[in-house]
Amino acid sequence: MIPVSQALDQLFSLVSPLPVEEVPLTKALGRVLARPLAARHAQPPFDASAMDGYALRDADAQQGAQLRVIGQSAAGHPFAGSLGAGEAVRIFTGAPVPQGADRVLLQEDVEAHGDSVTLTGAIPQGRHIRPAGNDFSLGDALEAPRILAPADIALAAAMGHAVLPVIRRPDVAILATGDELVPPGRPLAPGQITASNSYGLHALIAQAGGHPRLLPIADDSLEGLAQSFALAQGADLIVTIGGASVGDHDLVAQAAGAAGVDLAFHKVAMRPGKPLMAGRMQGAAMIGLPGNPVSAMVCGHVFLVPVLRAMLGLPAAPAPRQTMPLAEALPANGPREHYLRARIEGGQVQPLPRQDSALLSVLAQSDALIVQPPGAGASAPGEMAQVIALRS
Ligand SMILES: Nc1nc2c(c(=O)[nH]1)N[C@H]1C(S)=C(S)[C@@H](COP(=O)(O)OP(=O)(O)OC[C@H]3O[C@@H](n4cnc5c(N)ncnc54)[C@H](O)[C@@H]3O)O[C@H]1N2
Ligand code: MOO
Repeated sequence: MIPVSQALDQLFSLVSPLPVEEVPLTKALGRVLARPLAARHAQPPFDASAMDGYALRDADAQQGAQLRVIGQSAAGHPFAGSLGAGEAVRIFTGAPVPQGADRVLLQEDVEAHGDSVTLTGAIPQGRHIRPAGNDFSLGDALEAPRILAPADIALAAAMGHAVLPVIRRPDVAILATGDELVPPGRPLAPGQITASNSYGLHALIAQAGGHPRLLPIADDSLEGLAQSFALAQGADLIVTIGGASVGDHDLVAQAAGAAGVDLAFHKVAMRPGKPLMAGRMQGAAMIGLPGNPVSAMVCGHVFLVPVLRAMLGLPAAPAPRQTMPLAEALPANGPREHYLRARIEGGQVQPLPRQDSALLSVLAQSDALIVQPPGAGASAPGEMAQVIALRS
């Protein structure tokens, strides 16, 4: 058994960032920007009015002054000339401020009559002009790598980019194995159970930016597994579920060996998740997850998501942890790092009473994992614990 941190480091060394592809802005949400984007122009590209009103010179900005209106500037239709003493230009929000003008007065603060205006209101401090480059200048960068959020996409568009360079989504083949497994929705014959892990992991992989695909369930035979591994051809990452332990029907390591796997490790000092294995095969990284549903999902959070992030060019780092006071006592831990299903309530973290790694109902009630280091002594209520958030 190797420690969790060592297993994660070995996993990171099995993968590298995937190539870059270009996607239109409308397909960019949640993708990882591969390199910094430089603004193709300043925003705004010209001094722009922030209000509907009149552009004029500072020297003419006197309460009671009467100015001649010599034209107008609307968004998309700039005033071509230049503004002189005693003159004003009718202007609208977003329109270029004419040459010679220093400020914009709101139309509520003037009285218009024919082609002149009287400045009736008090003259305010604000000029109501957004100078060219107020938002960003030519060449300013949207930094990478980053997961593109709606605000990033708006900024990239404003910077003049119609397509964005993003890292290709990792293609992840999910391979569940077990003679007892049937797909959800099918009636159960004696001894059968519903395959659930594939779907939880499918969701987790998609949420992390991967492109998951479910392979047919493999039976507990070397031939069945060999056929499934063949279907995984072309994947960037192959994730198996179940058959990872030591029983007579736990054949994944053997079948992966027959398919040419170069195993980096098998067995990790963690609870749940001990039978985890990883290596490289068929030009892809391979992670063999334990079959117990909560073990598979915990390993998904602790290993799979960080590995997908590294493949997406994001920093290779463990799942983020925070510290939080325990709502109740914890007994001493054994030699494996313990990931306890828990709830965060009132700024404290509450371990759930049942920790069997087969209980998906408990996992669904959890929003956090408490991480108890190997060999940790008992903890009292209020003591600080390390916590991984499960829901964002
Ligand atoms: N003698 C030992 N027995 C076991 C050990 C051990 O060290 N020595 N380790 C235990 C631990 S820890 C775990 S975790 C399990 C996991 O073993 P496997 O990876 O071989 O998993 P399976 O035996 O195939 O399945 C375990 C359990 O999970 C169910 N399962 C499997 N796949 C799915 C799926 N896709 N969806 C839903 N449920 C699934 C399966 O029916 C079993 O009930 O081994 C312990 N044993
Ligand atoms: O470690 Mo197993 O993963 O107990 O459930």
